[in-house]
Amino acid sequence: MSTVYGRRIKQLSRTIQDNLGDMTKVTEEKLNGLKTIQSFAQQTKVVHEYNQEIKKIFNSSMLEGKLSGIYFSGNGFLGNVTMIGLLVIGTNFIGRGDISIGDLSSFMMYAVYTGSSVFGLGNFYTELMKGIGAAERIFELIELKPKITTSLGEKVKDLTEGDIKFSNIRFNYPSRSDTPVFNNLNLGIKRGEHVCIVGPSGSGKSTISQLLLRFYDPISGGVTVNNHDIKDLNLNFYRSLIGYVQQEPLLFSGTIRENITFGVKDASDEEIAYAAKLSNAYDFIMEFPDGFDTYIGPSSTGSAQLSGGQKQRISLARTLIKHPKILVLDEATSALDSHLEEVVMRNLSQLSREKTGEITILLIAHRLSTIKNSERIIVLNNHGEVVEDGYFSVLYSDPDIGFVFFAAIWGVVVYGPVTSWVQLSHAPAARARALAPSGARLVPVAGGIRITARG
Ligand SMILES: Nc1ncnc2c1ncn2[C@@H]1O[C@H](COP(=O)(O)OP(=O)(O)OP(=O)(O)O)[C@@H](O)[C@H]1O
Repeated sequence: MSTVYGRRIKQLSRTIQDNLGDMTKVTEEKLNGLKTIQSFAQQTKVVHEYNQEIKKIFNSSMLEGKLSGIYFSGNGFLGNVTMIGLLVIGTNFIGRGDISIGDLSSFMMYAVYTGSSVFGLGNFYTELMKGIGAAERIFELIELKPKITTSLGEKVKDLTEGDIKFSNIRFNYPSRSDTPVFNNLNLGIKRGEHVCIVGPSGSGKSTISQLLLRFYDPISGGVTVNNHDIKDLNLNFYRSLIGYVQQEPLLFSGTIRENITFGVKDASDEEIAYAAKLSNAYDFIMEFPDGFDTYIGPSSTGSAQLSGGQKQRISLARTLIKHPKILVLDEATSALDSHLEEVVMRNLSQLSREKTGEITILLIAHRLSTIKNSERIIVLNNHGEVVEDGYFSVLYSDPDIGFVFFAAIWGVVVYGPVTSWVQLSHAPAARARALAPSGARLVPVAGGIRITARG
């Protein structure tokens, strides 16, 4: 009986911990999305969802309370009934002259002590089971071994003195094992190249950067840098050589200076200013009365006191100050207007020229203004296959390839409320179809194919 009760209490304690975890998750998510919730006027729905989570905790705690109540009151009742029984039997014995009053009194004293100790043990058992239930989850988490370890492996000195290669990559995300992103991706990026990857949304552009940073391992095939398989490298060391900027920059609460120097120790004012100028952030920072010491709120709650484009530029400066050997920008300037973006892209091209062979730049982009400053363009299609790969000037001027190239660019550029069409002359229909985004209409016309899409 006690074992069954103990098992149930342990189970409930675990459920309460799980429910608490769910509630924390919901709270964090909803607080972070406060503005979105308000903009959709969905506060009532969200409060209801939150209440549901609270109710789950309430119900399991209530059940635990009831079980404990039944167990303890049952124990207490049994103890008292036993004492009364003993008194009745003892009084009978005294009446018959079998024992004295002193004998009964001392027996009762021993019985009370023993009974309360056993009762105390039951209490201890209950608390122990509750503790085990709650701790089980924690031990499970502690025992989890990451598939990718960051501190083991080689620290290869000449790592960035060679090319980057993606060889025969087959990959799907762990949560979508039936949806492959790449079936056989082969891609080489030469040391010091300035490459741009374009392609329709969902074609796997960002996944290439995730694989390069080894956030995931491919199912088969491998990524090598200067012929070193990145699986053999010390990840912390390897990642310290890479500068990675995402579309959604995460700034930390603190000053602009603290944010820019996040990844470096002892950066001088000149270095900070240089990085800010490269990312075209210097001018707007200097317009603030406190300059680099301007405080910005936490961006995790969406309240950083900066615009999206300003956040992106600070995030870029934070990466550039590290002097990365490989710079990966995943739509990192998408929030800038085309003029500001053009300046940033020109600065990066100049940096690439000044540091010939010392910095490899990999851009992921949608806009022509970002793309045209790159030397080499790689175009992916919807199936994660490389369908065009060449130098911008060649792709741009070749009537055959240029045409398909434009189709690809068009496919990824036309997103917004624009109704657009591109007329392709000399483009083989199969290639145009491979590159056109889903939902587009391909209409054969004299001299080529016309692609139309409604925004
Ligand atoms: N964390 C993830 N878990 C599961 N699937 C994912 C994950 N991230 C991306 N995917 C899927 O992988 C595919 C490729 O995504 P990826 O982000 O690389 O595309 P993309 O070309 O960068 O798209 P976009 O231009 O819209 O940013 C998509 O089908 C996407 O749904």
